Amino acid sequence: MDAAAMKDEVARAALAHVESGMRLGIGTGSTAEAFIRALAGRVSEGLRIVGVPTSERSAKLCGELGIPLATLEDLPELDLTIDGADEVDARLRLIKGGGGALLREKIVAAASARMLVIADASKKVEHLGAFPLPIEVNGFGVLATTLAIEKASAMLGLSGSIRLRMVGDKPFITDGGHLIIDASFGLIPDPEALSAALHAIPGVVEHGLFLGLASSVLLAGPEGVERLGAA
Ligand SMILES: O=C(CO)[C@H](O)[C@H](O)COP(=O)(O)O
Repeated sequence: MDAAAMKDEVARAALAHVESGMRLGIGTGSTAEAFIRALAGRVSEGLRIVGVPTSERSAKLCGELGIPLATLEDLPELDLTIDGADEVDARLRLIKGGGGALLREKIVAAASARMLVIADASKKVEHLGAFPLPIEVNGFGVLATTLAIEKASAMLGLSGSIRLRMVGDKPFITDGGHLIIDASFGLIPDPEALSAALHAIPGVVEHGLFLGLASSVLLAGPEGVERLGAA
């Protein structure tokens, strides 16, 4: 089974967790987009849900496919968020933000009673950190913030390249108007300590460590869909 087929399979499996009447957080990325397409099929058959998208990109796709949408202002409490991830460990800790939507993804996940993560099995890791950690930062003083990230991570014994995310010759700009720094620390022995250290830096808006947010994970592999965590 190729990667696209695995994304479709896990997206279909996620539909079993969606019930009529739900207020649904809708993630960002290629796996989340496979879910949006599968969800649109159910909506066209009569499933009643309202979605709160985590990015302009997902909002656009949902709109094109006829999925009813609301904002988090309209619906500040959600039943379930379904989103992808760049890495997941056995404790359901995640790295997210490969698509640059981590801030809205985290706000929406935190506003949800449950977060269901969908991914292919290659995203399951023993230790987080092989995927560069995305850190969303304010554009003001980005060099000072980068230095502060270097110092804070060095205190935790972490080092590696810390780069501003670019699109061609221009910085990548998030939906919130911020920048992304991708930090290739390598394996992160204590994600909670790194999270706290990053949150203490004024220029850091948010980071891609999702700790204690995911309630369950569906992973598609050659043998089918495996579930980690509660139903
Ligand atoms: O966090 C994300 C976007 O900010 C995505 O969920 C993550 O990058 C996974 O994407 P994909 O499903 O395309 O592998």
